[in-house]
Amino acid sequence: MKKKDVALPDPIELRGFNRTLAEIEWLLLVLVLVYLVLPDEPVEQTLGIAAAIAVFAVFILGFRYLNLFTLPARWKLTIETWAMLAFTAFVVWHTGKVDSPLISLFLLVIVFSALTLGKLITLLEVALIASFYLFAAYTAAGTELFAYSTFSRLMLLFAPVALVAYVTSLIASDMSFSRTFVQRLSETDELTGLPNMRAFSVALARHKQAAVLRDRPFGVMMVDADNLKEVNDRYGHSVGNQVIRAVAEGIRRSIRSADLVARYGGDEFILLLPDTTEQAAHEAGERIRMMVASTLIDTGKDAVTTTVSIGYATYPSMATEVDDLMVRADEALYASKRAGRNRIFAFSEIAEMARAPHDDPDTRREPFG
Ligand SMILES: Nc1nc2c(ncn2[C@@H]2O[C@H](COP(=O)(O)OP(=O)(O)OP(=O)(O)O)[C@@H](O)[C@H]2O)c(=O)[nH]1
Repeated sequence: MKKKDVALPDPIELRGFNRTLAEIEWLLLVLVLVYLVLPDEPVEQTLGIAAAIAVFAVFILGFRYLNLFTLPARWKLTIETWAMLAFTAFVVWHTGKVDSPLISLFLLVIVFSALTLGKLITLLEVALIASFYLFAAYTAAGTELFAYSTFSRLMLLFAPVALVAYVTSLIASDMSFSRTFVQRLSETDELTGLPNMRAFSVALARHKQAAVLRDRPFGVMMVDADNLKEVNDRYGHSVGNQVIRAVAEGIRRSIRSADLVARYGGDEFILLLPDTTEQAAHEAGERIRMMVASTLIDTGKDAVTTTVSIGYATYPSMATEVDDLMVRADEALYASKRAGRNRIFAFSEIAEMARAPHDDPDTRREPFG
C-alpha cells in the first residue's frame, strides 16, 4: 500500500469530528467572553466584540442545531472552520492585532482542520492567517513592516501557526495511513487475498443502488470447490488450502476487471458481475469452470486437480433484492452439486424445473425430480 493513499474520513468519523468541532466552537466563544470580562485588558470595541460573540453563537446554533443546510458533512465542517477563522480574526484585530493575547486561538482552527479536513484546506487557512498577520502588521507599521527587524519579528510570531499546521498534517497522514491499512486488513481474506464478505456486502449493496438507477442488469454468482473434504482427508489441510487458493486464482483470471470476487467462507466464493445478463453470466461461469478444471495444483508429491460447482441469479429477472439474489444463487449452486458437481445452474433453471410437471420428459431433469 502506498503512503499517498490518504483516506478521507468516513461518515462515522465525520459524525465524531462534528461533535468535536461543536466543542471547539463553544470553547472559543467562552475564551473570548472570559477575556472580555477580564479587568484592565485592552479591548477596542467591546460592544463590537460582544456583537461578534452573539453573531457567532447564533451562527453555531443555526448552522449546527437547526439543520438549515443539507450540505455534505465535510463541507459543512469546512464552512464552520472558516466562520471560526473570521470570528477569531475579528476578535484578534480588536484586541491588539498581532500583539493580541488571543492570537493563539488561530491554532484551534488549524489543528482541527489539519486533523480532519486535509492538507489543501489547511494550507488555504494558513495562507489566510498569514495574510491577516501581514495586513495587521502593515496597518500598525506601514512600510516599516519590511524592515529586517520588524519583518523577522512578524515571521517569528507566525512560525507557530505554520509549524503546528505542518506537524499536525504529518500526524494526520500517519493516522490516515494506519486507518487505511487496518481497514484493508479487516476487508481482506487472509488465505486468498480476496475481499471478504464484509467488503463484498458493501460493494453489492452500493452496486444494486446504482443498477436500479441506471436500469442495468447484474449477476450474483456462487462458486464452490468440489469434494474439498476428500482432498483435506487425503493430502492434508495445507493442500486443501492450496486448492482454495488455486480456485481463487482461477476465478480471478477468468473474470473482467469490473467484476468482483470475494471469499464467502470455507471453499465457497461469491461474485458480483456488473452489467451482466443471464446469458453473459452463464458464459462467465463456464469460463471459470473450465479454468479451474484445467489447473494443476502441485502438492509436492502429486499434482491435484479440482472442479467447481456454480450457481447464479441475475437482477432483475431472477430477483430484485440483494438478499434474494444471494439466496437464489446459493440454491442454484446447491442444484449443481446435486446434479453431480462441475456444472453451472441459473436460479431460473431450477425454478422452471420445480414448476415443470414431473411426467413431462422435455423438462424433467433427473437430479431435481
Ligand atoms: N484446507 C481447508 N479446508 C477448509 C477450509 N475451510 C473449510 N474447509 C473444509 O472444506 C470442506 C468443505 O466442505 P463442503 O463444501 O461442505 O464439502 P466438499 O467436501 O467440498 O464437498 P461438496 O462441496 O459437496 O462438493 C470441509 O471439510 C471444511 O472443513 C480452509 O480454509 N482450508
